[in-house]
Amino acid sequence: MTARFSDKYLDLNSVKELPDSHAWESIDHDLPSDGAYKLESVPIIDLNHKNAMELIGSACKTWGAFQVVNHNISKNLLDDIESAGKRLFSLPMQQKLKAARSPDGLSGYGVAGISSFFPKLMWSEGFTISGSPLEHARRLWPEDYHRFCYTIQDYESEMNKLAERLMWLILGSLNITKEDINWAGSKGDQFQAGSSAVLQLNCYPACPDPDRAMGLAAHTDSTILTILHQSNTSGLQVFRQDYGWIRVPPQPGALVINVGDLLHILSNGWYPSVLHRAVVHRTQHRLSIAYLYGPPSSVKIFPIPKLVDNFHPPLYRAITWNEYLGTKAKHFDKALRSVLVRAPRSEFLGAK
Ligand SMILES: O=C(O)CCC(=O)C(=O)O
Ligand SMILES: [Fe+2]
Repeated sequence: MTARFSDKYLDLNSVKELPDSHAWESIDHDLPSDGAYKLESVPIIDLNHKNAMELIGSACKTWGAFQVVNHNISKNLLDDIESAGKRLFSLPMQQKLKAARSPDGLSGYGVAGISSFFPKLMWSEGFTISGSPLEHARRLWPEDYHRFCYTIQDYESEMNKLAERLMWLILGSLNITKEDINWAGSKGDQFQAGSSAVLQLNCYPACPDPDRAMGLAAHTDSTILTILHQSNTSGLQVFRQDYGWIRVPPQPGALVINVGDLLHILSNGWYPSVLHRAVVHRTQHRLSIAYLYGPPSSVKIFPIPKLVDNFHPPLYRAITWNEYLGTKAKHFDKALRSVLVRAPRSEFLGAK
């Protein structure tokens, strides 16, 4: 379904009543009772903790997500990227549209990429950066585009280091080392040179009717892992089987890490990608910055051989990041299933 241009680019900050184009039916807003909520949200893991690797492994298996502190990303840089996002989204709509995402493009300003799978629009606006932001930044701030570009560059470079460190901690918790992955190479820098990433800035304006609006609908990320910085307003929720939707409250200075679909494939299903969504607020706006980390574009991702044996045959076929993005764009929440070559573990073990 294609949304009308005027609905798609509605200035959400000036709307006093939720328009029909953005009014969702029957959103499950029930959270587990307070007791259960207090008992559990995703763990907050100190990267300096001596058992950080084990704690991360257990979080990936149980939640597919966790928060990290002592991650070495400076508060200044987190403040800078948040200000850059605010500066961008507070531009007049006419200005933002100068950097609109083209119909077949990935980069630029627009509604959430997954919007086409839903009958209603989401209460959010996004800006996607894949490759250099220079061209778009020039259109947004003809006189002063360098500042934005420098911040993005610094942020992406620091995020790349953290993402790589986290990936090896996560894989390390499955006993996987650099020798076990040919595209990572024992030189280490081979992967660094080719690894790719996309930066997604999300803005969720305050909403006149938050119970009937959806900030970002439930999805899993098509990444190896995602590093999410959220401003100090809650909104992110993760889905836990047997519990339902659980809030991931902002914790000053902490970053949220999501297991993405490609890590799900690499780990042969041991670490499931996390289903998550963002809800909106009546009086507060919210900003999030997602660093979407993936492998070099030519690399085929498949279950790591060390995690495959007679009892654990490979569950997924080999696929590059680009191919997977294409599959996701076509099948959305059925994408991972469409790469499946065997029934998931529990069913498989139960089968004769
Ligand atoms: O805003 C959030 O908390 C979630 C953002 C997100 O899931 C995404 O950009 O993929
Ligand atoms: Fe996401």
